Amino acid sequence: MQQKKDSIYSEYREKVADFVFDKNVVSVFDDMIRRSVPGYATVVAMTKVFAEQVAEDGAVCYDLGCSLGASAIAMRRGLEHKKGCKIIAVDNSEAMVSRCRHIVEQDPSNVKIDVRREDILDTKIENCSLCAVNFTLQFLSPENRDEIIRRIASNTRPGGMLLLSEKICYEDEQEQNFQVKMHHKFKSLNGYSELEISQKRRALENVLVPDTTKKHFSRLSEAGYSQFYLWFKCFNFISIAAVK
Ligand SMILES: Nc1ncnc2c1ncn2[C@@H]1O[C@H](C[S@+](CC[C@H]([NH3+])C(=O)[O-])CC(=O)[O-])[C@@H](O)[C@H]1O
Ligand SMILES: O=C(O)C(=O)Cc1ccccc1
Repeated sequence: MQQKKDSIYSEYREKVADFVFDKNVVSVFDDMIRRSVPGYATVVAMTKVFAEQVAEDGAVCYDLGCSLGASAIAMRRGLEHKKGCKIIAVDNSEAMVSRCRHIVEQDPSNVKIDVRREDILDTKIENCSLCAVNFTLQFLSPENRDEIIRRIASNTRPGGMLLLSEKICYEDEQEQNFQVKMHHKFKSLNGYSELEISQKRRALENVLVPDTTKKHFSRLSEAGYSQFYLWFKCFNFISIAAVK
């Protein structure tokens, strides 16, 4: 995938603007997310396992906030032996979607991936077997988070699944400080300087506002999921598998 190294926040900035998924971010995105999100590669790779487990012939699956299509491509691997499945991959960043389409085309497979540029709030979800929302809900407003989870749940087949991966926060201040400190150490050992870490933190301040795990569970319960399991956790990042 991407080879270019992320050095977006390496130079001192007088003012740090809000984080956006523009052309500059897209050009380094794969490197950025791997060096910034502990467990990212594992979470993405496991999408294949969930897809193999829940999808039947003709399944319709979704990757909402697909970025460069990493989760959709992993999902595709899990659908390879089933007949007539398709994946709808959605992102609202034009730069992401155009690069994503190119990457998907370079990955030959009999499983169709339809890459759409739209807001996930406008995506029509129908007859869903598996929906991946990997590190994307965190960028929506609280009301929109409730709305999209409700919409996914009510259009998911019985036995269908939502894979929800997120950066989280903790109610307990001591634990919050500990987990954030470990996340920063992870980034620093992955080659980010203190300046890069602090400038990106400022850029994300008003853009990525994490919920607690408890909040995610209550939202999933209210939306109608009968089971939800924390299947992955590393510092302040989690992934939940929710079954309808
Ligand atoms: N309202 C929205 N509608 C559509 N897209 C959106 C919206 N808000 C944000 N995005 C998109 O959500 C993606 C979040 S990245 C997902 C990684 C991917 N899932 C992966 O498995 O590699 C995670 C991160 O960067 O931390 C970006 O591409 C945004 O353009
Ligand atoms: O870098 C961070 O601190 C994050 O929370 C993860 C991230 C990764 C890629 C884009 C935005 C946020």
